[in-house]
Amino acid sequence: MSGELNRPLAVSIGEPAGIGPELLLKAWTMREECALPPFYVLGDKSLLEARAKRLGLDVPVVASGPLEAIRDFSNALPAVSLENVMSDAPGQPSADNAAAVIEAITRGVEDVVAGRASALVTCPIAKKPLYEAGFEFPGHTEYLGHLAEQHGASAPRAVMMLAGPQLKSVPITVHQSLRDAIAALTQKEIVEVSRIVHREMRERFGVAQPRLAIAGLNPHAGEGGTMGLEDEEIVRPAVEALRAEGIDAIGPLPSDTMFHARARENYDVALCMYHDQALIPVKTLAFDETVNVTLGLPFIRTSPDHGTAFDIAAKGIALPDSLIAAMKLAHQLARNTSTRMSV
Ligand SMILES: NC(=O)c1ccc[n+]([C@@H]2O[C@H](COP(=O)([O-])OP(=O)(O)OC[C@H]3O[C@@H](n4cnc5c(N)ncnc54)[C@H](O)[C@@H]3O)[C@@H](O)[C@H]2O)c1
Ligand SMILES: N[C@H](C(=O)O)[C@H](O)COP(=O)(O)O
Repeated sequence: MSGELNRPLAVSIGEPAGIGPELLLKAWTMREECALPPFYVLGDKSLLEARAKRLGLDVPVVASGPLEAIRDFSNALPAVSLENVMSDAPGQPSADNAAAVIEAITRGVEDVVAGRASALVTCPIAKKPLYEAGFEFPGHTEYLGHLAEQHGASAPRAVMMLAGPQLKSVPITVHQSLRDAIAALTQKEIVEVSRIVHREMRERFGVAQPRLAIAGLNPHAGEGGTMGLEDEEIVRPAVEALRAEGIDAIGPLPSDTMFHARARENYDVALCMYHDQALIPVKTLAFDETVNVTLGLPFIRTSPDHGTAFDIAAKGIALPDSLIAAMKLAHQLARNTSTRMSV
């Protein structure tokens, strides 16, 4: 199925104490100049109204539903209410909001899987208050993998990609301490994630022959085994296995020199061994335009690349650019590919 133009985007409100509500209000005011697809917010209408009032933003919010959102969107910000409540306390995250924060994500996936929405866009969550409330997943990415499985997908593998205008970058290990990430790194992991990235670069991003650049783990990619053995024992065999399958992969590349402009001309996506190796270059190159995309799932999810920014919550200075880029990319990917699961 293609051409998801007759469905809105579902957007989860994220952490209410952060900048998510402000960004949603601002994005709605910019809907025409940015040619945004219609979207609705899974989140509390009164909280959005209270945030608009605090910020002096003239944004009418209307109680809506996925099926009414396209009709409502031109005149007001459509909000689909949650069963759980959230409090309006900018800069003060609380585990008391966790049930509502999680419900928004869960309901968004339900809407996309049922075909009521074309794709899911998530506003940032703060992990710590969710963990305090018993949330068992490190972040959205892992939780979305779990939800896909609950909805019938067979062994889904959620892969994080940060997609910016100059760089696409994927961490093989994600929300782990550096010590745990190194211990978890295997040839199998690198190969499995790379296969998903290769497939989705073709199917979702329309790159006919994706070129993958695989980063080394250690300084100088191990300097021939003198600065750590992982590059020769884990990364290089993974690259060779990928090449044997016909995937255009190079590496292990020294990660200090693979992200400069000329080096980036040689590949379409970088695969990195740990979270910050992947995310530092892409966020540094384009913090305001980069989008977090989840690959490997039978539905599309995007998110801004930044977090909850408690330091500027409700101050009126948060930039909606990355959220807007996330909405546009979700819409584009939904038009390119089927997002409905057969369950
Ligand atoms: N997609 C997500 O859910 C997601 C992504 C990243 C971080 N987080 C979470 O966010 C929380 C805070 O993380 P952090 O402080 O490392 O990163 P952050 O991105 O929230 O903030 C880093 C800096 O960038 C600024 N900033 C962020 N977004 C901005 C925007 N739209 N406009 C202007 N300035 C902006 C902040 O004010 C801060 O100075 C953590 O709990 C983290 O887990 C969530
Ligand atoms: N690792 C992400 C980042 O630093 O930008 C962030 O934690 C969001 O991850 P999820 O999309 O899995 O919540």
